[in-house]
Amino acid sequence: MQLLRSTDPDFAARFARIVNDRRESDADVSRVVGDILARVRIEGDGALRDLTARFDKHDLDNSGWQISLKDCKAAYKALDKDLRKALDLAAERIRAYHEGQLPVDRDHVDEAGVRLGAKWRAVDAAGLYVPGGRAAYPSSLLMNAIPAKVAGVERLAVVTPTPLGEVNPLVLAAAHLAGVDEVWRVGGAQGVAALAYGTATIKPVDVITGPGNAFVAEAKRQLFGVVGIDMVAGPSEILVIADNRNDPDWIAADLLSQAEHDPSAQSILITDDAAFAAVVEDALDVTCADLSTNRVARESWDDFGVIIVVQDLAKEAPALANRLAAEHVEIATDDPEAIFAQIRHAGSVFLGRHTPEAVGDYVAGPNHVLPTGRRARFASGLSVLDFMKRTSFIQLDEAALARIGPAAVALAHVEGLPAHAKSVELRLK
Ligand SMILES: NC(=O)c1ccc[n+]([C@@H]2O[C@H](COP(=O)([O-])OP(=O)(O)OC[C@H]3O[C@@H](n4cnc5c(N)ncnc54)[C@H](O)[C@@H]3O)[C@@H](O)[C@H]2O)c1
Ligand SMILES: N[C@H](CO)Cc1c[nH]c[nH+]1
Ligand SMILES: [Zn+2]
Repeated sequence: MQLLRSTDPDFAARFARIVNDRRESDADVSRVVGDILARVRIEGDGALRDLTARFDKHDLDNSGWQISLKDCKAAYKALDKDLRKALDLAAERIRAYHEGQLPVDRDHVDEAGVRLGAKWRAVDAAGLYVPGGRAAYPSSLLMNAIPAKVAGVERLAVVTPTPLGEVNPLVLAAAHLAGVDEVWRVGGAQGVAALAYGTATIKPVDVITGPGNAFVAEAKRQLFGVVGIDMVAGPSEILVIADNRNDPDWIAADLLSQAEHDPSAQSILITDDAAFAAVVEDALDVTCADLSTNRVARESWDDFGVIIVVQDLAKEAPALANRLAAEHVEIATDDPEAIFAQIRHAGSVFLGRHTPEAVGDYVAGPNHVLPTGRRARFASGLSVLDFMKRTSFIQLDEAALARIGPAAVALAHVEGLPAHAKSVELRLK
């Protein structure tokens, strides 16, 4: 963990190093992923069989390539009552929030008499990546599949790794609840490649969405263009902005909640009290030791954890947060709005002392698939729009063409494109 004070003479340089440390664009990860994508494109199912045996330690021909919808339904029915209620609540709240994102078509006639508009249509097939290497992610299944359903996508194909061939019943139950069409037991970069290129067994899709580790995120990044993607959602990040009126145990737990996802996750605390920072650090050590995820969380905190002590939270924290453009930003102060108003770049913001980020991971409603690696500067969380595209349309009658056609003719001539000019001119006569 690194401790920085904004008054230190070398603060600007050290903070810049943290900002510029693009952990997900690691050259080794990029090369490994490039090789995996090439293998799947050339060898298809053979590469999936081989890479699944290597990384997930099971033989797809024995364990089965696909999980049946019947098994998904059975898993949902067999759920413990309270767990089923929790999953149902999460699904309802996610659906309600995403229904509000459905776009409206445009169709109007302007003052020149030209009919203009745009129609939104869903993609035909979506590939949903549900992580499963270190933990199982039924919540990510819901976060991917529900917006796709709301958008009206016809075919929803899930890929998810099943380490040692073991499936997580809650992931299957979530697949049933969300109404996905296919669940494939392949993960990692090879799972993403299978969805993009297609193989003899897995049909290709039009858009791939979902979160994953550095290999999954890099695979999506490299395949953008072959397929559409939502954005690059890699190892989790949290930035907590907290004054000293917080319970240090709460803040320590918040920092650990994202550290426990992945050794390359990143948790950062900005506070205006050095003594409070020290107490949080101690609390984090104590809490971390008791977690079943201790090893991963410890590694993440030791390697990527940061505490920044500033003089004035409201004045300094927003600028630092905007440079970090973190996936999650928690503002644990009495007046979070004062800081929130100045936050320009963040995947999702959690306001006040009673809004732990983890509530957004599961049940709040907005999507938890969010841009990482400072990509919140230009990208947003997964939404219904990621499963849709817009087709514009234009309609003119003779009078409307007479109004605006001559300008098109003039522009076509100066571009040196006479056939363009002619196709308009002929109609003007
Ligand atoms: N940004 C978001 O919105 C968001 C949301 C949820 C989870 N996450 C992140 O998703 C990730 C889940 O990671 P996970 O590992 O548990 O599951 P995962 O499914 O993302 O990755 C597991 C797969 O990674 C591949 N892999 C592992 N080591 C490899 C190597 N050395 N070379 C090539 N491939 C390798 C394997 O194929 C394995 O099956 C975490 O980083 C978590 O923080 C992000
Ligand atoms: N925090 C993750 C996004 O970075 C999402 C998640 C799913 N389950 C638990 N957490
Ligand atoms: Zn989480």
